[in-house]
Amino acid sequence: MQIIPSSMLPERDEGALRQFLQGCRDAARAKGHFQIASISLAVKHIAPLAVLQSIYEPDELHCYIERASDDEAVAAAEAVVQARFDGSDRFASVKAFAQEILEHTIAVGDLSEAFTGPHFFTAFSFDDTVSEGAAFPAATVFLPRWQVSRSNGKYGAVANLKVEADTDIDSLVMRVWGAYRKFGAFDYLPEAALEDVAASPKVESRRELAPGVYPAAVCRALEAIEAGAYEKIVLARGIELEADRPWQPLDTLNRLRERFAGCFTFSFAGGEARSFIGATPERLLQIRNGHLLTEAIAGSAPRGQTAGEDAKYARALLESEKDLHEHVCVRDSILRRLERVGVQGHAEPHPQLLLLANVQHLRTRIQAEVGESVHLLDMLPEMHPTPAVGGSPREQAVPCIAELEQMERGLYAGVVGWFNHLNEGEMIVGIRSALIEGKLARLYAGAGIVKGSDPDKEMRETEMKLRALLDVLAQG
Ligand SMILES: C=C(O[C@H]1C=CC=C(C(=O)O)[C@@H]1O)C(=O)O
Repeated sequence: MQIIPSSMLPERDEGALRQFLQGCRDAARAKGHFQIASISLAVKHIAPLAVLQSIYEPDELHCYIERASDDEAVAAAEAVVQARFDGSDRFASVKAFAQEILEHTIAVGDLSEAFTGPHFFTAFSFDDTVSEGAAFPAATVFLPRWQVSRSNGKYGAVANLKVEADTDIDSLVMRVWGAYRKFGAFDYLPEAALEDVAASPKVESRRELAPGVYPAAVCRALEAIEAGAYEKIVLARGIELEADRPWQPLDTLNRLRERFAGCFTFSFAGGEARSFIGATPERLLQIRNGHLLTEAIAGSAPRGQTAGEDAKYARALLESEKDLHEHVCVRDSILRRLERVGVQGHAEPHPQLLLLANVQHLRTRIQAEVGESVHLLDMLPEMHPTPAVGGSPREQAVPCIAELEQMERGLYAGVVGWFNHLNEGEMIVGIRSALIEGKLARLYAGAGIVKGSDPDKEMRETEMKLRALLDVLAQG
């Protein structure tokens, strides 16, 4: 990627912008290949979710990720370039696609801040391959036409444009100018939107995606564990809700980020009027400045109604042999898999409590230094799926999941995130999530099964996890 220092494009200098885009067109002509012009600008204030909501188009791709407690949010939409892949080399294919695009990218702006320069947004289903007609492919990646972000009190906007040998530079300048004006003073609530406030959807029906399957699947898994087939397996169930009118996924996200400020609230849309949304507590991988963060989250208990009840559940969780075993299994697997890609992870000595609005978990944070030596996308096939959503040993447990659950997971327990040219990125695990399509919402939740698990308790645990979305979806 070629980087043009910010002084070459002083803010809001139309002449410099035209010159920059003409340079991109010259490069497209000389190389016989389109160029991506990536323009990064600091803006005074921008609210990524509100921007996404006001310019949302159902047939456009988008990705939104926010963790309110970190004061960080990014929204990106409308693909300039995109690709879909299937099969076990899908992570490598996404990496190759992005590298090829970066070879033809010219970036301008002050690229020292977070979320500047071109960022690729991506979603991977739980399984390497998906069935025909699945809601999302096994891998989707796109470079957005626009991206807005908030990070530690700073706000930014990025425009990515495709410049071809015959591109009309004047109309491109007008477009970028229009976008600058729009993002510089964003009109969040135009009159039309105010008139358009619809009543919130009401649930008309609820059905289990695989009726009667879950408790029996847990029993079968316990038998397999007893027989030594594997040590741990995560089994999920799904429910489908039909509403009296189309769901409003972006309104739901607003409520999710309020209720689960410590979680990653996210939405990924593939451009086919469907979105995959949720508020996940689980980070699969973050790399910033060569520093890697990941975590083991496994072992769950309810939240209490009073401080005393809450503490009682917390202590029982911290002392539960079954939950500690489930947890250690995840932690050790992550450490082993990092080692396989040459990364030495350092885990906190003891699991800590992670308190969410509806449930509490055991969490162990893991850190490592990676430098530039290993590409984030080369780590994903090792890291995904961790035994927090798959099982252990992976090779024995994961192939049994689909047959036991009798449903397709799709993006549930898959990976959603972004990465950039600096080998930085954030990948989160798509749990506590729902697939939204018109009036239908499919919600998923799973629980780790180890020796000593009780089918009724696991059923209650999944119900408790489903509540995260159930409670906010239809709330007006
Ligand atoms: C698979 C899910 O949760 C995982 C993450 C945290 C704790 C879990 C547990 O205690 O079972 C699960 O492994 C889900 O919420 O769908």
